[in-house]
Amino acid sequence: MSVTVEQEKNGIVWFTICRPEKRNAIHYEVMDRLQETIEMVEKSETAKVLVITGEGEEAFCSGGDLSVFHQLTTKEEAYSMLAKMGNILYSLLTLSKPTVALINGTAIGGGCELATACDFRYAKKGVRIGFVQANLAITTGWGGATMLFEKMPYDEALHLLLCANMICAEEAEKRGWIHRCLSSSDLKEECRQLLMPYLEKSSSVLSAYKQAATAKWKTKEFYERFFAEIERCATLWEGPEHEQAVQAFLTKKRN
Ligand SMILES: CC[C@H](C(=O)O)C(=O)SCCNC(=O)CCNC(=O)[C@H](O)C(C)(C)COP(=O)(O)OP(=O)(O)OC[C@H]1O[C@@H](n2cnc3c(N)ncnc32)[C@H](O)[C@@H]1OP(=O)(O)O
Repeated sequence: MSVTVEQEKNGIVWFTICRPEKRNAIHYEVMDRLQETIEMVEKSETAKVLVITGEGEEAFCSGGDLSVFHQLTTKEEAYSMLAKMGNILYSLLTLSKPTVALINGTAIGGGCELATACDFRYAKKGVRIGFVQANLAITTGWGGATMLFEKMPYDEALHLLLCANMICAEEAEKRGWIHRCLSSSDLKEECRQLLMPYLEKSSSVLSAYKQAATAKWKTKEFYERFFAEIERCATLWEGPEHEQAVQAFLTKKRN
């Protein structure tokens, strides 16, 4: 089982990626379950807030599953996968219920894009995050850059993408990507307490405010910008530098 989905009576839906042996990397099954969960939360009258997290203490999410996606070699093959997850993150971005990324461990690559699609990012103190795609000779490929430029100051967003380095949660908080650094040993409970003021409100009010917040992203212009990023990533994907970078990662793990 690669994910668990649990709804509490208080209205929180917990979506947990359960692939700790792969640092919670995302493959097609995780994508499909995430899409199903987003659709369920959207339609539900009892679901109030969607929280996405990872199993274990090592990683929130390590992005795309390189052991699977390295087999995609042409621009067309890459675009098909990137656009599939891009559509899922677009639906997460525009979901009419509040969303939270509970960053329980390392968030890297597409894992940072997944978290960026959420309204709020709460991170365990000391965890490391990195939009490392440039080190793989690609850009973000799931809409992450387009969303980052919407949610952070221009210069801070560009800095994170161009540096492509790993930073700690506290620095990410200073830069405005992380909203709260959590210190409790029980992250879920600390997250639950932070959400209480939202959970006390009716679903219809939560939905009405999220519709106001996301209206600017439900435009043809934004959607085209979002997928132009994905197209650019797919073009870079088939370049030799990307193939070499992925092989280096996979080979390193075998040695
Ligand atoms: C698809 C495009 C998408 C996008 O940007 O749009 C992307 O996300 S591209 C992928 C970007 N992600 C990465 O480059 C992360 C690669 N992983 C790492 O840098 C490290 O594994 C890290 C920092 C997440 C954790 O390091 P740590 O030392 O704690 O663990 P290991 O490296 O030993 O890894 C343990 C185990 O997990 C496997 N693993 C980790 N990440 C991935 C991944 N993204 N895809 C597939 N497998 C992954 C790693 O191979 C090890 O497996 P093992 O069988 O034990 O060798």
